[in-house]
Amino acid sequence: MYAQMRGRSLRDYEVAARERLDPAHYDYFAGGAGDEVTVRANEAAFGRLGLVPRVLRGAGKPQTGVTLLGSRAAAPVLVAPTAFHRLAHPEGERATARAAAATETIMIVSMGATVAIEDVAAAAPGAELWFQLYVQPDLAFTERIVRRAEAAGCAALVVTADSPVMGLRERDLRNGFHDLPEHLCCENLRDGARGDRVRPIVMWPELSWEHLEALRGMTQLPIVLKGVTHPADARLAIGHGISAIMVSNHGGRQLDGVPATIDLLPDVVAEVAGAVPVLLDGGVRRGTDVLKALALGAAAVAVGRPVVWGLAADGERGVAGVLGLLRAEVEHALTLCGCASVADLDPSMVRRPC
Ligand SMILES: Cc1cc2nc3c(=O)[nH]c(=O)nc-3n(C[C@H](O)[C@H](O)[C@H](O)COP(=O)(O)O)c2cc1C
Ligand SMILES: O=C(O)C(=O)c1ccccc1
Repeated sequence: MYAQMRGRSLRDYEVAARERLDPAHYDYFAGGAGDEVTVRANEAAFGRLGLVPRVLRGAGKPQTGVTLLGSRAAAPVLVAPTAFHRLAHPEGERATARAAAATETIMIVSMGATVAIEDVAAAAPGAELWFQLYVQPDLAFTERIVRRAEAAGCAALVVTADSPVMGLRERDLRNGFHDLPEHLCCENLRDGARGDRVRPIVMWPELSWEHLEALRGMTQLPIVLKGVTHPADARLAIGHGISAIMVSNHGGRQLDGVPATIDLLPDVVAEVAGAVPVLLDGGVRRGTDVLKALALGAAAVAVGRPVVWGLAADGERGVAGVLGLLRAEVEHALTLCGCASVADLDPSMVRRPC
């Protein structure tokens, strides 16, 4: 039905996805914790910021590309790690990774992927993959997963810090959605050869900086810490050898009431003071949102739900549509702001209120 789907904006993909998805699965992807105050805040806060363009700078057609931890990307927009892609489309993470490769986008593959990291990498030669990790209390098991991600060619580990327990998602409780259907599972949690048992993902409230040190000793890969919101934690992360910080409130799915990430960003950027790149996710839906985050000091942003909507709407083509649209919007907005590249953005070009 949507074989020829080409959305004009990311919103079109959400509408198409909602028509296609089982309502309980739509709710799982769209929803958040508690009253979903934070889910709404992430998007709304971008709307309250104005962009103040510069003129007559003769900038020409802008370059949108960036390099992050040694990985090249055509645009400063990454695929955020989201679980369960085969709930959205039968090809699942394979389709997402092919679209990421086709659009030269870094994809952060979720530990909760429904395709094993080896199979994601094999399906999308040339894709720049990073691997998201929930550090498991069984550190030997954690190390085995790290080895698999390394062997599959992942260029960085993204450790999620905002999930000492799972957020309370009332839509899922109402819908009785708490597990994948029988034919799907989190393939990265298979311990050992195919056919072995699949462990549940453990959210671990005892996780501390000490375990991050242990992880640091396990691998040479750069480690990105995802889910930092407090500037003091950004400082601690740098002290613990973290290579990049991702300001994230998990798309409002963990602690409800956390402020919008774009409002938290400036204090984190000030504390980090250029020591490591700062990334951001949450509520990015337009190229102009990307410019606002970069002007306020982010090196790049990531998108979660929009990728899932593209996948549900039209598989690989839908994800490529979403990522291509965002890149085109970034390029257009940079031109309108008189910027030759993202390096020309600075905080003087963002004002509140809009
Ligand atoms: C359906 C869904 C699943 C997610 N799964 C994960 C996950 O497995 N690991 C993780 O670190 N974050 C996960 N997240 C959070 C995203 O990485 C990201 O922080 C968030 O989606 C960004 O907000 P956005 O959806 O508004 O772009 C998930 C988010 C969604 C919507
Ligand atoms: O849904 C999520 O937000 C999430 O992070 C997750 C990750 C793995 C399994 C289930 C949920």
